[in-house]
Amino acid sequence: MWIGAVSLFPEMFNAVTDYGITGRAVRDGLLTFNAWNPRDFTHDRHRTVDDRPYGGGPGMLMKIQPLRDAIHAARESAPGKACVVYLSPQGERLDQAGVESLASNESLILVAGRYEGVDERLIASEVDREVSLGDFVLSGGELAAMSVIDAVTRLIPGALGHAQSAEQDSFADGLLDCPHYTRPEVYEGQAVPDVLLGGHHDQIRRWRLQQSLRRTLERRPDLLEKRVFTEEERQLLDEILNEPGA
Ligand SMILES: CN(C)c1cccc(CNc2ccc(C(N)=O)cn2)c1
Repeated sequence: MWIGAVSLFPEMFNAVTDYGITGRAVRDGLLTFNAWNPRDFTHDRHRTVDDRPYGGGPGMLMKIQPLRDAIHAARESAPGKACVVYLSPQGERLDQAGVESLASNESLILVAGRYEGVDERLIASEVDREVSLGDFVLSGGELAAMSVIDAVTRLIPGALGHAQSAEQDSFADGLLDCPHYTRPEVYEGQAVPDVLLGGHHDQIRRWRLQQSLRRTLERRPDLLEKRVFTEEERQLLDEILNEPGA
């Protein structure tokens, strides 16, 4: 997969290109990443990338021309037709399904805004999808863009060790993850659930599935509303709902 970023702070992206699963994906050639800095596309002596908003108001906006030229340079470098994504609090809320749809593109160009955002005409003329990670404001779109890079990279075949990708599927099927335990067997008087020590793989699978259902029901019932349950899941849910005090 090819990902480009347009950002005033391109070095920030070293956090994903140089570390962990995303760093390995770059080293293994599964992910190609490049960054373009709008400041390199300015033509004035002061390399101006921002300007005051028409109509007044606090803060500055990113100017159209440096951003546009940086995006076009990224487009020329991208294989195939790139999907241009602008990270902003005004975007469509991103969830795992949205990550999967972003990951289906051959090339992505992630535009990280700074200041109070960008001129609306840049969005209208250059941006394919405006995306928000959640209802909160960051000082720039870079951390949101890096989160997108991490989430889509995990979906590239081979990016996760084989074992992890199997586990990841279970989580990505719309339920919250079950509790996990590792040594010591007893910690401050709290023991690891017996079923996990028994080595009965199907009992462990069922226990984990029921724990995921229970946790999702308790913390995020909204995720269950639109979910189609397997017969087994319905049985496990019924057990939970018929528990004393449920
Ligand atoms: C209006 N405004 C402050 C603004 C407008 C555009 C970009 C930015 C850059 N900051 C971001 C970006 C994304 C997110 C998110 N929730 O995905 C949060 N913050 C800020």
